[in-house]
Amino acid sequence: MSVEVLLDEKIIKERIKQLAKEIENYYKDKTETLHAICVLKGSIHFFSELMLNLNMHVNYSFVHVSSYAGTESTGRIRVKSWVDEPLQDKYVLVVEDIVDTGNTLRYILNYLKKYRPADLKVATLVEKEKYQHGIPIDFVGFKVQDVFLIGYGLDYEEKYRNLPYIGYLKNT
Ligand SMILES: O=P(O)(O)OC[C@H]1O[C@H](OP(=O)(O)OP(=O)(O)O)[C@H](O)[C@@H]1O
Ligand SMILES: Nc1nc2[nH]cnc2c(=O)[nH]1
Repeated sequence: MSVEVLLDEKIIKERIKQLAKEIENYYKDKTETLHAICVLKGSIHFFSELMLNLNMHVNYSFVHVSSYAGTESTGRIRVKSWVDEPLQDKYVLVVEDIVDTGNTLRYILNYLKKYRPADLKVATLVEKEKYQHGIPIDFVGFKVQDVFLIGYGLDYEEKYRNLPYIGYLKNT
């Protein structure tokens, strides 16, 4: 197996800089601190790089949810840890690494809405093109073809998260 690079480190970092500008622009008239929620584990690198590029006050929260076995969604979302601060009337940004079937994001948003935030937005580094999941995603880094991705936080059986680029496995 070899890794075929789809998005290299430079392209990823440039796009994240642009996304940070789009996000700053959206929140520019809001006086409240932004509550950014990192969806672990996959979002770790995207979240970190995005936050380092955001020129505004941000409060960090982390949730840990998982639903994949190998390359397939089990359709069952397992919550391993959840936000523990009040989000009512807050400006909340969910930060995902990838939206694929949309199951994970739908689950997270449904729960977060119950906290009655003032505003609830989503940023994802990658969105798979194939699905019509119907969830509005406010800030999208890249739309990609339907191939199982690894790297930059994305794993295959817990490996490859620490690759500095995004790619896919190829039989050689
Ligand atoms: O749109 P979906 O089909 O639901 O897929 C997206 C989710 O899949 C991955 O999480 P995973 O369950 O692999 O957990 P991990 O982040 O800990 O790797 C990824 O980080 C997203 O949260
Ligand atoms: N690693 C990885 N996790 C995912 N979760 C949903 N889609 C993907 C994918 O393409 N790669």
